[in-house]
Amino acid sequence: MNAGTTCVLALRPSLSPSSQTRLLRPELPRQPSSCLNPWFAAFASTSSSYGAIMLGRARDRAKGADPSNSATNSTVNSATASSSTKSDLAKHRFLSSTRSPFSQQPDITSWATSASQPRSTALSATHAIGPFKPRSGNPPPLSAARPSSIIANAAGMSRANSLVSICSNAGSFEDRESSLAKPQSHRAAVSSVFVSEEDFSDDDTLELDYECPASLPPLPAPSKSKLPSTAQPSAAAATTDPPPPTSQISWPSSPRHHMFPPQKPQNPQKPEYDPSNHALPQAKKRTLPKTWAQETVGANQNNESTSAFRATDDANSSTTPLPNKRALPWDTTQSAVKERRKQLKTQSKNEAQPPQDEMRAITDSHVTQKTTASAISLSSEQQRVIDLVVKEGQSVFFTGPAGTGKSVLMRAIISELKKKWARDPERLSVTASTGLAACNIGGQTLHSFAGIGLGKEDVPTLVKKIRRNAKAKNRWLRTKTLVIDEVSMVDGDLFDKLSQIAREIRKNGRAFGGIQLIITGDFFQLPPVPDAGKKEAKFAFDAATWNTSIDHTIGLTQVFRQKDPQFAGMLNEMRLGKISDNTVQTFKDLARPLSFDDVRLDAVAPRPELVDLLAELLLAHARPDQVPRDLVKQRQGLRLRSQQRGRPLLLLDTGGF
Ligand SMILES: Nc1ncnc2c1ncn2[C@@H]1O[C@H](COP(=O)(O)OP(=O)(O)OP(=O)(O)O)[C@@H](O)[C@H]1O
Repeated sequence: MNAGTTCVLALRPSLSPSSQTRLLRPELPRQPSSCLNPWFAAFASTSSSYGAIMLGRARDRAKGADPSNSATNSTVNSATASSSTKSDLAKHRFLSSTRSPFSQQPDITSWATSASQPRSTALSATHAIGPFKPRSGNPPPLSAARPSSIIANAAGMSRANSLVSICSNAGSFEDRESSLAKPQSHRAAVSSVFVSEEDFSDDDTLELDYECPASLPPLPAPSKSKLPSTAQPSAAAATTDPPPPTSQISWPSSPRHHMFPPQKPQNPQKPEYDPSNHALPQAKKRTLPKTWAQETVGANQNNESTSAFRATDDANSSTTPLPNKRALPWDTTQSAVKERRKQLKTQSKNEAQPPQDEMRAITDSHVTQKTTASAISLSSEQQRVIDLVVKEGQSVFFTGPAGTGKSVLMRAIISELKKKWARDPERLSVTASTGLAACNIGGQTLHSFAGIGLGKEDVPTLVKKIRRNAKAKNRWLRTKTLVIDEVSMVDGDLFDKLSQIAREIRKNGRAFGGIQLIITGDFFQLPPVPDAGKKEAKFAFDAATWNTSIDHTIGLTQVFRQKDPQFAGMLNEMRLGKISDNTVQTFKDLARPLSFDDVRLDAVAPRPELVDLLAELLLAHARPDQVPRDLVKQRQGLRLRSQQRGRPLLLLDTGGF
């Protein structure tokens, strides 16, 4: 941009942007000098030398304060200064390293004093606005600084004041030397920017001599990581000086904030949050297996969505691979034979072992049938036990003689507790000392529940063993109520171990780690099996933690199995080992002579081989007339095994007692 264009724009601050753009265009037609603003003409005719002087002042301000300003001011006050004085002044004005074009152009005075010439007037008018700007150091009085013609032109003052700030900009004259150093270029510049107000009367019919591009060139895609925040453009515009309004903007112009370099975030490690940069990744589309997709789509979706779904499915190709081709019967390759063997093995395994759920259902039905078939109404003492266990959550041990309904009561308790923990069945664990007793109530052995194997190790070892077993550990952690049936066969030491294990696994110092215990059994019945080398076993009630583990001990007294109370009493005395004389006499009165003709011997043995052994023994030691005829028949097919000889056999005389 040259100085001439700057001057023109400064004189017409109210021009529309389109007009300003046109002012910058050197090919615009120039108007006659008669159209010149009279304010310009009056000022130019009066102080033609002001242009050179104030141009130098403006440059001086751009270069910095100059002590020769005082001399300059004095020169300005003399509007009719001689040319020699102006030459000296010019020398003073451009003492800096930058050579003034006027110092090299002695005829600047004559050039400037041709005020009648419209071109120079325009330039002089531009320079003449310099005196209206008060100097920062020593503002001269307006009356002394201005020529009378300027003072008289009051209408132009306000306009000039607004222009001072623009012309006083140090950068406004930076390129003056390059443009004015050559007189020809200077004249061309002046002529190119000489316009009058009437130049813009035809703005509406103006035809621009450029062609609007069909499409804008694509803007460079801004890097996402360097995108400023939404508030940045405005902040940048407020803090950074925008380019001079008279700067020529290339077409097509970019947005304003594109003229500034992109501002980097404060902390490059933590860029400002931009939602556009943190958009969630597109969710991966889930697809069903092909067979599922076909069924689902065929049933529920229309044809259009079906094709789309299948297309997606095929594209993703995340289907399950098809099974291997089935081996044909005549395929005798090694792999085919191996495959057939595998299939047969799997088939036979499935047939031999019923599913776990099926087994559980059979057991449960067995237990339910036992409970419901008899249509038993619990006695008051039995109901009391149920209330303590189910409603109050107490740890209970209930016992009683044979036939008092311990097993019946236990099944009723389990049924109620299953209802209580219906939403979390793992809270209830049903166990028994033996497998047979456990099957009777639909549970598992106590050892199996605890995950301790035989449970012969010490407690720390058993705890480690349990912690390695996730299922066993989970059982200990999840169980809230533990049922133990047939407790008479539980070893006392084992009971203490279990209590300590529960405290450590559950990290609860209470007995059994706070687990509610429901224990039943009759200690007058089968005792625990003693360890090898020990003569006697330790009962559970002898355990150190027994009393602290049990809140209530209840003895059932009502016998339901025997209807004869005398016979029930006799059995109870035998249970306690304190048989009265009357009981002994009553048993003796039942004695009668036995007739072998009425005797039918049965062998109770777990294996048929033992029945054969029984028959062999009978044939060997019994009288021939006492040997059953059936055994004689069986003897012919006996295949006795030597290893089974001498084993104890139990002979029952079903015809007696
Ligand atoms: N409340 C009851 N009302 C009627 N009959 C009952 C009741 N409780 C138990 N019985 C019956 O008493 C019999 C014996 O019951 P159960 O087997 O439960 O006694 P038990 O104490 O477990 O005997 P054992 O100690 O010998 O195992 C069963 O035939 C059962 O039906």
